[in-house]
Amino acid sequence: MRYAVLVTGPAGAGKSTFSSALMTHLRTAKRTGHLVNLDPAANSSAFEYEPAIDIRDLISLDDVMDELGYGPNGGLVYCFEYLLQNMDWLEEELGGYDDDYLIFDCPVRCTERERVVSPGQIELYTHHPFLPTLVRQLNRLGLRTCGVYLIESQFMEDKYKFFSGVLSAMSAMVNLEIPWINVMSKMDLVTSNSEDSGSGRNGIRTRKDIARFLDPDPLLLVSAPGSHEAQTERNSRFHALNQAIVQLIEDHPLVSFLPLDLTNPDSIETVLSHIDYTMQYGEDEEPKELRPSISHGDLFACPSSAIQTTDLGILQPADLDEGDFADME
Ligand SMILES: Nc1nc2c(ncn2[C@@H]2O[C@H](COP(=O)(O)OP(=O)(O)OP(=O)(O)O)[C@@H](O)[C@H]2O)c(=O)[nH]1
Ligand SMILES: [Mg+2]
Repeated sequence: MRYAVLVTGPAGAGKSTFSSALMTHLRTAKRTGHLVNLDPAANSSAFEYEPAIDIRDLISLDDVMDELGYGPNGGLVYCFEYLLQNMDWLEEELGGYDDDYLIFDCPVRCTERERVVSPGQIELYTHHPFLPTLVRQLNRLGLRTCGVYLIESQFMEDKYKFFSGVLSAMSAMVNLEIPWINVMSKMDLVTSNSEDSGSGRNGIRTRKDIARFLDPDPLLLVSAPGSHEAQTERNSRFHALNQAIVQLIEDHPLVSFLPLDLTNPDSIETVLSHIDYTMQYGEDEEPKELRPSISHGDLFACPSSAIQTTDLGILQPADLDEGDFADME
């Protein structure tokens, strides 16, 4: 079984940094991971690990812009459509990897100029059929897929920006319909801020404040009654819009974030274990050797008929046959 982790999120959210950190972590844990670059305009120096599969070997954005006269946005869409028409290329590239994690670093924009002009073509995840089609193709090739959507902790500085991030995460989740994990990246910036001054830069002072963002509390959007913000006529429609968003998030609480602090190794481990769990990593593996004894945790996984008590009252596995586990499927 092969596993594909699609790393997505707005421009500059830390997707490439997270992908590299995940690669390092997998290697440290003696597991195999490979980087897949889906950015046809990527700068080679952007990668700490050489991509094992690279869309630039198939098509480059510069060539498309030069030869077909597209701008950066149209050119990026053209490159993706070209990839979808050439899935045999991807199939061949994927051929050599078994039991491995393939980490797809997905782009949102193409050039530095583009980054200045717009905060990122997040529509590629939320509206465009590119990623859903890619996911279907990966599934056809026998890969299990999981989406990881990053937004950066600086989004918490501005509640409106934050909720636009929540809505785009929600939209991408609904668009893709695959197991999904949302991550709040760059948490090292928040903790250092809140710890040294006692009143964080973002108005975030306590863990409880952070918790309201990690498990988004839509009431953060509601202005206090009587406040200047709530009173001005100009803002009344804005409030109505906010109320509608509050209602939407309350009715569909789909999004919550795992905090990611890359300065703490436990943090990436936690995110990886969520990814493993979401994709049921290793569930289909054949046991490599028989274990001499059964552990405490295994007792909970055994059907009760498989357990018997000794005279000393100690639980031991009974003689097991395959039928004992049939009802566990
Ligand atoms: N403090 C801090 N900075 C980070 C972290 N992750 C990424 N950055 C910085 O944020 C910037 C963007 O990181 P990238 O990993 O390139 O973000 P990206 O989402 O791949 O960006 P694009 O591919 O351009 O959309 C870089 O300057 C990183 O050094 C983090 O965990 N903590
Ligand atoms: Mg990147």
